[in-house]
Amino acid sequence: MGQLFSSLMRLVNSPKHLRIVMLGLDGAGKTTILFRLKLGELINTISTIGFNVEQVTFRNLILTIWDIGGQQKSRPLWKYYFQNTQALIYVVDSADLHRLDEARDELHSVLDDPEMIGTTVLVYANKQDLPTAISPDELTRRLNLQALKGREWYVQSSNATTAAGLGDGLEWLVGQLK
Ligand SMILES: Nc1nc2c(ncn2[C@@H]2O[C@H](COP(=O)(O)OP(=O)(O)OP(=O)(O)O)[C@@H](O)[C@H]2O)c(=O)[nH]1
Ligand SMILES: [Mg+2]
Repeated sequence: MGQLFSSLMRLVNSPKHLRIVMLGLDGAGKTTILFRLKLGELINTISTIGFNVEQVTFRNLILTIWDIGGQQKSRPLWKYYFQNTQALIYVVDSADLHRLDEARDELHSVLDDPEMIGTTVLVYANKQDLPTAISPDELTRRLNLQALKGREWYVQSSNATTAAGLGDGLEWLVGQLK
């Protein structure tokens, strides 16, 4: 009986697992964010060919975060990671003004995929430290997020090199998914 009770308690207390896919154009800062969250350190990155995957513990949840390479030639592969995804983290270089339309189009095409219906979306308006970076409000307009229906979304300003904003973004996300 005691053993059954302690097994049950272990089950009740065992952390919940969430599967999260992180996408965005090449150079947006995805891999920098992943390792900031995992290691708490700034790492030198090279553009990701394929993916990185790490488990990050946050607020008693285990987040399995898939960071998929964002180069144009990699984007047709994004859809193979969509199944059973509870949330999308979409990372944008807020200072790369010439590629905001491309970032918007790629985001909407991901969210149009049937596997992504209803998926919660956290957008990191990253690289806020750069002088030409646009604000989260401006990015909301440029990404046409108001057009999204039937899902929760939020734009969090961030600077992955210092980690500013990364925890706040995750806080919002897990608040939606708990
Ligand atoms: N100034 C600044 N640089 C950043 C920030 N976040 C990332 N970077 C830099 O941007 C460059 C690209 O970052 P990555 O994390 O490799 O970008 P990625 O999104 O993984 O790119 P792909 O793997 O090609 O899809 C690196 O030199 C990072 O150090 C930020 O918030 N501010
Ligand atoms: Mg990368």
